[in-house]
Amino acid sequence: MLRSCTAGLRSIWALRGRREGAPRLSMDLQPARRLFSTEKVIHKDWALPNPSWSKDLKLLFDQFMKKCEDGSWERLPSYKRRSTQESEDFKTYFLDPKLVEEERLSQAQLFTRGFEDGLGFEYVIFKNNDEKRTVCLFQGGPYLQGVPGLLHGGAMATMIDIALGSCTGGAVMTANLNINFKRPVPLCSVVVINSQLDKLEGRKLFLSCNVRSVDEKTLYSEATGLFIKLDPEKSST
Ligand SMILES: CCCCCCCCCCCCCCCC(=O)SCCNC(=O)CCNC(=O)[C@H](O)C(C)(C)COP(=O)(O)OP(=O)(O)OC[C@H]1O[C@@H](n2cnc3c(N)ncnc32)[C@H](O)[C@@H]1OP(=O)(O)O
Repeated sequence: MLRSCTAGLRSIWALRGRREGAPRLSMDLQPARRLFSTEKVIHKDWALPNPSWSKDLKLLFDQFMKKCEDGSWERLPSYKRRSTQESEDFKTYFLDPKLVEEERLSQAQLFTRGFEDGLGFEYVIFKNNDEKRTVCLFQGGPYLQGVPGLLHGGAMATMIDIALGSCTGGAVMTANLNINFKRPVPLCSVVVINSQLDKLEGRKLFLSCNVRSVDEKTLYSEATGLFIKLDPEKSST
């Protein structure tokens, strides 16, 4: 397993620079102002295939894109940064202006999208609005290792949180997340996270998901989550 992952890592590094428009690591370390002037980086949709995607991931992606054709499913785009307006709206809920350095905040980005292609979180989420469920296709790269050769449980928890959150829509926060890790996930493998909204009670959204192998034979994890719709009248800080 380790050998195949090392090979994967080598090929990922070999692919660096070959992908048109792929941001270089050094670019991510540039001052925020320069990043924000780089339109391509802000508006780039990361939930699309890149050369690091395995055959399994590409195959599943194509299958779900087909399901999108009749409008029953949609692919959710994914950006590193929220729009200025969204960030401003969200700040009003949480951020005490005295505690925030604007310069720092302008560098903020979704941490799952902060890795170079293939090294961290490669994922795409498809949503079925009528059925109130999502399917997240996730390939965890070599920088997400926990126990040697295996995906870190925290990385899995992150993806579960995002997958469950994608079933909610709107401004919500995770209040509770319960995960049963049943089998370890091999690093660099692809898993499928099926999430659904089970119950809506006032501002409380109860969700659940399972994480399975591509062939559906292995159940890696099961989880439930409670998300709370934010109340604009309340500040959480
Ligand atoms: C507009 C812009 C949009 C932008 C859109 C961006 C989206 C970008 C997506 C990226 C995807 C990243 C996804 C990352 C998701 C996180 O990582 S979130 C970060 C981790 N979570 C947190 O830090 C949350 C910290 N907790 C809190 O801030 C507050 O507790 C909450 C969750 C906002 C709730 O506070 P509140 O609004 O004051 O609600 P509160 O009155 O306490 O509770 C409401 C109800 O929920 C119940 N409840 C609350 N907590 C719990 C709990 N833990 N267990 C059981 N019941 C609970 C209460 O008992 C109450 O029940 P009822 O009495 O109504 O029956």
